[in-house]
Amino acid sequence: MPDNNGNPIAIHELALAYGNHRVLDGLSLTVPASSITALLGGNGAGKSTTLSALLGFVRADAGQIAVCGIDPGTDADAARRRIAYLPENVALYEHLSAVENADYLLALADQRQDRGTITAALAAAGLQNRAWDQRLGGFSKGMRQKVAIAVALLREVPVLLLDEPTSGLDPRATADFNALLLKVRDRGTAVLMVTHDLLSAADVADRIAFLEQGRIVEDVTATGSERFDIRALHARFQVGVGTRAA
Ligand SMILES: Nc1ncnc2c1ncn2[C@@H]1O[C@H](COP(=O)(O)OP(=O)(O)OP(=O)(O)O)[C@@H](O)[C@H]1O
Repeated sequence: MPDNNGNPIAIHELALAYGNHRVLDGLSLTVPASSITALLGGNGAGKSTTLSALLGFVRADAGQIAVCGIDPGTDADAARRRIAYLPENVALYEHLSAVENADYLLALADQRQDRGTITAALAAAGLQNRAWDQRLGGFSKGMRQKVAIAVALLREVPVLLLDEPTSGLDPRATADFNALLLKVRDRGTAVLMVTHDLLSAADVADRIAFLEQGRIVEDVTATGSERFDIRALHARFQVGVGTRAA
């Protein structure tokens, strides 16, 4: 079993290639419980691939990767049971209502809850009562994110993976989403968020890691009440984007 030092997400010297294209090359990253790490990097830097490796969709060529001590490369099902994953375009069922979506997705995860618990989670996620029994067909992206995060809340898993969660959300919906994310973190969840949204990352993350040429090249932590220096981060991010290999 990989050594994770108690960290729900532990990646050490990971290498991964698609054919001859080396995407991850010595990637090391840990995400402790009750914390949010934002993973930034240029297009093609390997951010989504990192999430795919944690979910066991792709296997590493070298290095170690662990979700709550489980190697997703050898036991993807066990790793996935500990993960809630929000892809960039949340896959929900258009013809089902918000409550029905939650009910169905929880049943698939073998974690059924009663209606009262589901509606309480939808309310906690900020979805208005009148939307609970409406079909998703007419929902905005922000409303869909709320349904998805409610399901993540209900699953009570130790790890939450997010791929570009705020892309396409307006500032108000982004602020709501970030507030919700802090609630999830404060319940003890380890959150890894892939994003291009530096402002949102700086608002919500405890740590911002920059991925470049397949490895973390810089890792900035917010200390105490000190938040991040957006200008410095922005300058750093521009340099990273300008020098990427992919
Ligand atoms: N299934 C695959 N087969 C082959 N190459 C792939 C596959 N998935 C991703 N890649 C390539 O691996 C590299 C990293 O892709 P990845 O999606 O992880 O980057 P990313 O950092 O998430 O980028 P973006 O910010 O554009 O979403 C890219 O060059 C991409 O084309």
